[in-house]
Amino acid sequence: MAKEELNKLREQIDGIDNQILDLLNKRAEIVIGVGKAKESSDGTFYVPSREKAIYERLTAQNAGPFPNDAVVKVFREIISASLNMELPMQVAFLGPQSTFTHMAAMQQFGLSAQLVPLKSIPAVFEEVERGRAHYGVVPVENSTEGVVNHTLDMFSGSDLQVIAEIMLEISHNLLSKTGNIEQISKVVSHPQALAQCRHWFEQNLPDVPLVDVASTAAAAQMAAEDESAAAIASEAAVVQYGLKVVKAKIEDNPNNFTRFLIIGTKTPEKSGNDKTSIMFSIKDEPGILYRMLEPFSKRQINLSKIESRPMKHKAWEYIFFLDLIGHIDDQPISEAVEELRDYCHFLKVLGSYPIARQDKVKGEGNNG
Ligand SMILES: O=C(O)C(=O)C[C@]1(C(=O)O)C=C[C@@H](O)C=C1
Repeated sequence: MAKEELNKLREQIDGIDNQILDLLNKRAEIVIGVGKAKESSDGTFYVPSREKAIYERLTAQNAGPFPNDAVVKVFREIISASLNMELPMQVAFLGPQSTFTHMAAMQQFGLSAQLVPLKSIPAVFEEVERGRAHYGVVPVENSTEGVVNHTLDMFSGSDLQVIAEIMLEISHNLLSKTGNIEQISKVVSHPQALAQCRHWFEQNLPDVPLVDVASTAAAAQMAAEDESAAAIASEAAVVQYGLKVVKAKIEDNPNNFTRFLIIGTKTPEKSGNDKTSIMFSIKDEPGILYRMLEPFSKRQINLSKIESRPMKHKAWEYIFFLDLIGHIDDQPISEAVEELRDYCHFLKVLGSYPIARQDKVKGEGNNG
């Protein structure tokens, strides 16, 4: 291509960039107005349902060739910066840095939010309860390995609400200092990540011991310090810890999703496509398991998950966790929940929140 022609095209790009910048500033002025309006109303600045509606509208009307996943990424950062102008956001997450929960938090809140890594799930809950962080991000379940018990257990003693969910498709990487599979004498990772790749190790490294460590990031750190150790960790860990990829995509199930919850203090308003999470313990009566689902089936309410956990202080009694499609402000949902309450020792609504988009992110395991 002739140099002149290239210069002309670049001039056109400059012109468009100037227009984009003008529009961003016009948008920012409106956002400042929105921020002021919110200050004088209920003070809820972060609105996940509005953000989701923006992504859905733009990706549906995008005629290309700019790719739809890039539309989401660009607007993620525009919205993140906008929200930060309204109120600088502190978001606690189950750390350390470069773990999968970190990626989920970045994906949801963008790069303008202040993301604070904490050592445990209870610490994330506490940070939000004490008002030191506006929101918290914790893993709750993986499509291969099931629920993260620590997170479900925390809701028993906490008044925090689920205000949004994040669903991410996860791909695991085997990483080491040398990148040489022959030099590996042990593999370290978070137990969930190891479990999600068990079959791959049976087939490819059957004699190498698999060792549990606290997080995939801790595993990457160990691999960086010991050439004979390999870690299952995120792509972000390659750069952060100076590692090489021995093998990418080693997860047994290519449809490997992890679901995260965003916890906060107020239930968001209806988005029109919501999920409600409740927890309860039922009275010990004949036929109760059957009857507890009746309030939902007779109103044709779709249940997307049911989980049970042993009660900590009572042997053989259980707490149930139920996810239903709909918002607690929808009359059939609130009626069904009230009817169920009659069969329960206790029942708590954990929150109603927009159903997540399913995003693909190359990452790691369940603890984040
Ligand atoms: O619409 C709002 O409520 C806004 O505050 C604006 C905006 C945006 O930038 O579009 C920013 C933050 C909210 O979480 C949602 C949307």
